[in-house]
Amino acid sequence: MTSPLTQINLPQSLEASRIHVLPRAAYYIADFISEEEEEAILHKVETAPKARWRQLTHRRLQTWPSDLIKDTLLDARPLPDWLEDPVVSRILSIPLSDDEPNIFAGSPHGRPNHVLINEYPPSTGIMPHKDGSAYHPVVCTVSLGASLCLNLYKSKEGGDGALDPEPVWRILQEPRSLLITTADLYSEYLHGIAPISTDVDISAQTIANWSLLRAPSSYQDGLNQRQTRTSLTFRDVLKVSKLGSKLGPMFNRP
Ligand SMILES: O=C(O)CCC(=O)C(=O)O
Ligand SMILES: [Fe+2]
Repeated sequence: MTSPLTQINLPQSLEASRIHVLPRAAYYIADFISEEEEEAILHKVETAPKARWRQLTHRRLQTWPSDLIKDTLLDARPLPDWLEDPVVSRILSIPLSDDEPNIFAGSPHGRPNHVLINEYPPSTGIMPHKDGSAYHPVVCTVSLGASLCLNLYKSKEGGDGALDPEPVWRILQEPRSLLITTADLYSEYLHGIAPISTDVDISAQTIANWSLLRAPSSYQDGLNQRQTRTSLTFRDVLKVSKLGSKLGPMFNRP
């Protein structure tokens, strides 16, 4: 997977891909991986051992290298090659700005050590939530297969935990794109995906990353008909179990 048939032109720095209408900070790169790489990763996801999948009511997911227990990554093995390359290596190759290192330079392990893979058939989503304190506050999401809108919400003032039901912003995630959210956007806002079959009212006025999209002309009718979309979220889990690497093969998942 190291030499894509399609040439990928990454931005000189993440700053060039920043979503300016959002609070600090989010970055969107529409063409982060090639179609061949997308296909190869989807094949790996689909052919993973059955025991890798966890089935929720509407959605299923895989965790690599393992689940977290009490906010701790139990399996200290590195990510498999097909998750490291091209995605992690490419993320680490982009400086934050002309004179700053990459987005994981300040994280405990200097790179993502955990990947969550979520599969969303049409009409499925994920409830608004925050990702919490188990992770360094940088989330890198690669989208595969199809587009959908990620909604961002602000918790209501007053601390009663209630949520304003209307999203404050929407980010359209195209297949093969990379979205990075960090800092205030990670800690102060919630994110979710509506369980709908069509994203509506899509336009330059309503989509935060409109100017960074690969194909804004695909949404001239304002609609995005959902198809199955798979996402890979790369994060650095702060705590990694020292035991995990010593427990042996019985403990390790396939
Ligand atoms: O699939 C996505 O883009 C979001 C997934 C997510 O929010 C999560 O796994 O915490
Ligand atoms: Fe999340």
